[in-house]
Amino acid sequence: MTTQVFVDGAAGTTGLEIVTRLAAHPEFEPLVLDEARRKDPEARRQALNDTPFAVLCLPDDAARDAVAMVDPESATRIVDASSAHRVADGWTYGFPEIVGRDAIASADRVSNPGCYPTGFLALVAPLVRAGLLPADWPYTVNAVSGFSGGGKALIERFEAEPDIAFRAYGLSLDHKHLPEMQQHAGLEHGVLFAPSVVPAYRGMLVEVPLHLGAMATNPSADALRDELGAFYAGSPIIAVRSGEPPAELLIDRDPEPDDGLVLAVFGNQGGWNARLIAMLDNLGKGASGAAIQNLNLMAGLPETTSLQLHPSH
Ligand SMILES: NC(=O)C1=CN([C@@H]2O[C@H](COP(=O)(O)OP(=O)(O)OC[C@H]3O[C@@H](n4cnc5c(N)ncnc54)[C@H](OP(=O)(O)O)[C@@H]3O)[C@@H](O)[C@H]2O)C=CC1
Ligand SMILES: CC(=O)N[C@@H](CCC(=O)OP(=O)(O)O)C(=O)O
Repeated sequence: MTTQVFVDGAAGTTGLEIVTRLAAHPEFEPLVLDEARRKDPEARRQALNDTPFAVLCLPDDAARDAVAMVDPESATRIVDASSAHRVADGWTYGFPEIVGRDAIASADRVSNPGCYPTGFLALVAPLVRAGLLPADWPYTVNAVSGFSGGGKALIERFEAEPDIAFRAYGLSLDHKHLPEMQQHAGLEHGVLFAPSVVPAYRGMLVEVPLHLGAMATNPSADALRDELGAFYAGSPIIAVRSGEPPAELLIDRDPEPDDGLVLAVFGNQGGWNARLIAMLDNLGKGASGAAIQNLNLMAGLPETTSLQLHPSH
């Protein structure tokens, strides 16, 4: 007997990838409304209340509306892929490696992290928690994403405007990811976030450049890497890179889906500077893979079931 998971927003970029993973899942079965009913409030209300699990792959307002449609006595457990509930009371932040797998397993309302915050928090949260990086530091995040990170609208735009080679945005410095980065890393100040998009379908590099020598904690790059390695030891999903730095890090134009996350710490010889870099698929650990990981934990299953993990992880 398989367990049904209602995918609300299944025709969208994240929704489609979740349906693919659920269709290959031995324990879950995706429930999808047909084209005529996928935005019909009554059809959605019924599916949201009568299905053991629901994943919301919707814009923020539609996700809030969906949650409001769930009767208080309904047993439906929700994973929300939107940014509507990432710092909201009553919701568990769906980053198992950081909040703890037990917290996800017992939660009824789980909010998936944003794709950029997944990279940032994977790098910074364990190091702040360990006291190696200061909580009161003014952190900067430079990030590059594939265009599927902006959903159907940005995919259509990049397909219609092939001349765009690079797009910097977030220039009003009020990106919706700022609150979750600050709160879940335990920081005193908001981060300075500089996101951008390149003409690749998926994939992202999220970088935190650090002036280690100016910090009171004055950690070495090796100490940061060792701490991350210990923190994620045994994770089948998150890997910490070791060895000599490569000459370059590349984002392919159209890579395979990948639910893993690779972290790297590069430091200079004098020990003053470091570059912390996370590499992930915005639609994998950045969205759909994280949703499946959370569903697995909520259902008491191995967290990697039906994840699309490549040999390097
Ligand atoms: N893309 C990514 O890399 C990531 C996305 N997310 C988040 O996941 C959510 C979905 O994003 P994404 O898949 O990229 O976006 P898309 O725009 O690709 O998909 C959203 C889907 O929701 C549908 N929809 C909108 N309003 C309603 C409604 N009222 N009822 C039912 N369906 C509705 C849309 O319909 P229609 O097809 O008609 O437009 C569309 O199919 C967003 O909150 C996004 O921020 C999170 C992490 C990463
Ligand atoms: C390239 C691009 O546009 N990316 C999206 C973030 C994608 C993501 O993390 O999803 P959430 O919006 O649910 O947080 C943005 O910057 O708004």
